[in-house]
Amino acid sequence: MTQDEMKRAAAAEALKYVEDNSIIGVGTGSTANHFIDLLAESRIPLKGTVASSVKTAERLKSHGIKVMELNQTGPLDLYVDGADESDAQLNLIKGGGGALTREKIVAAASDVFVCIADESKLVEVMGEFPLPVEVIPMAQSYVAREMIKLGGTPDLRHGYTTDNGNIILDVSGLKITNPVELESKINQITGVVTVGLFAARPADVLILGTPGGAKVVKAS
Ligand SMILES: O=C[C@H](O)[C@H](O)[C@H](O)COP(=O)(O)O
Repeated sequence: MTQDEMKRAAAAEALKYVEDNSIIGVGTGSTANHFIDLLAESRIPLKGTVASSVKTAERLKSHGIKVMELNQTGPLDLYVDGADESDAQLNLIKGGGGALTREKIVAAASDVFVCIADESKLVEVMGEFPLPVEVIPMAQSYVAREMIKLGGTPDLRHGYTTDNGNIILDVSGLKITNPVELESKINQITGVVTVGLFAARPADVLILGTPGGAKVVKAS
């Protein structure tokens, strides 16, 4: 099975969590794209969806799936999204596709967060994948210096602007042994909009695509 087929297998398994006539949040990225396509094929009746990015909203609409504003919906029943890394407690690094801020908002507003990924995303200690941090543009240098103090090496994502008009610093070299503490520390740096660590609100379920099919992982 290719990595892409494993992503699709995880996305297919996530359909089991979608209830008829619910409102669900939909994430961003190649794995979430498989979920969107399979959701459309499934013809599960929905009240609507909330998208975590402009790209996701466009893909949902291209399938004729209703997209709503989060301010119109109240709490969401379910959020389905991919990740760049997960540890065994289902803390995540997200934001490789730049959608971390809206993803974190939609995840926070959802009752259940199902994360879908291929098996390579499950790691012992997070940090091999550079941690994305969305930053207000004028704070770029200040936040970069603060990241160095935390032991990281920040790199500007060149030529990239988020859906919210901000920049992204990708911070490498961090060994994330205490994700809750690090998320809180980075959140407190002035100029940081969002850090792509999802530890205060980790996933509830992780579905991993493996060569043998989809495997459901609960936090250990
Ligand atoms: O901003 C993007 C998201 O956090 C994605 O969920 C993450 O980058 C994983 O993407 P993919 O499913 O393409 O591996």
